[in-house]
Amino acid sequence: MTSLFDPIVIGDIQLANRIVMAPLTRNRSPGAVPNTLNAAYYEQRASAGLIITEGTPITQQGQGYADVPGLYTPEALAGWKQVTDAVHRAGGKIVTQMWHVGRISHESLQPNGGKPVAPSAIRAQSKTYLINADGSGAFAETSEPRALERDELAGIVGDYRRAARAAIEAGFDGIEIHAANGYLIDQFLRSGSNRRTDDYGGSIENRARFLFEVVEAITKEIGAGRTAIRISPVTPANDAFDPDPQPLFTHVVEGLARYGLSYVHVIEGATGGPRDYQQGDKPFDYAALHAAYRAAGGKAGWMVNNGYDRDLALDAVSSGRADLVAFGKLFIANPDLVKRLKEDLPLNTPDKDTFYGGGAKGYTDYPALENVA
Ligand SMILES: C=C(C(=O)O)c1ccccc1
Repeated sequence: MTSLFDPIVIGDIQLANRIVMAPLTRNRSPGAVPNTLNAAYYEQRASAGLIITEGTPITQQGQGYADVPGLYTPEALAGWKQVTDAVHRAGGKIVTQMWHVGRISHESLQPNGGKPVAPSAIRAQSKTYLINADGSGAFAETSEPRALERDELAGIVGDYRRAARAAIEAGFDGIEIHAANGYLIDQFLRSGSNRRTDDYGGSIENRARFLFEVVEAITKEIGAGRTAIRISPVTPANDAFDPDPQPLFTHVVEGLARYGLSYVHVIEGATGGPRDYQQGDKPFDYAALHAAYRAAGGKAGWMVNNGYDRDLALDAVSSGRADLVAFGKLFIANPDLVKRLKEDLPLNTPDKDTFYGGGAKGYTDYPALENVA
């Protein structure tokens, strides 16, 4: 029987185990440049089968939060090389989560102080994170977006392609397309944020068009075996909403099955919230989604996330419901989470007050067991 601790090959990437560090925004990269503290943080967690970095904007237009690292300047790419070298020296594997926030941004972060972009000019009831003049961080209301012109979309697809190539050149083992949590690609998918009347809006096929253009461009650029994607069928994060997610995301995974992707990453329930959260009039059927992907010929690793503990994770893999399990908060507080799960040892408790912004406190100072007297 397959175990959470068994090795696995996902596309072109070989992993020592099936325990994944989920993407975690930490707002500790001033100037959008990864630094030595970031390298130490990821190196500490290199025993994960796979590290997925925090969301990493593909351009300044795709940046929605202060002090998150980018993938679009030479300085940032040099900073990421420090990180990937450190993780590889420690024997780990690491992919970067490629992010365009769409409307979940603030004019002060946008090129020339312009409006954030979105499928439609519908403001999200959500917040983003800014750094004040005195250096303190605070969440602020997102700005009113403008609707993207149809002829702008090819340019953004090109931004994803270029960023994917840059990520591989910076030493990443692959990339994860951020198509979840109410950001740009998810804004196109969900009818609550996509009221377009052109061929990128209306039907499920039209609303998924942008997602598949991004997948097509990236897989052609770096290969499908190094390409992955994250989706969140029912999350309300960032004001995401669709009244009928099952057919929408069945269409998405059946389309993804055409590509030999590395993995498909599914957030079950509300991101960071209840696993049984639902949108629409019936509970979402994650087993049916997985089955639809396999029935369509999909062979990628099936990664699940949100609120998993040791027992739930062991069962998910041993039952075949999932191939990999991604842990977020537990990896924040336990750099040696793999050892602790394997030996069923006590876990450090995450400190919510230091999740976002700041320095080493609550970031690189959580003790690993061998460091505990
Ligand atoms: C990248 C994020 C996501 O995917 O929700 C994020 C951003 C800000 C705070 C928490 C999470």
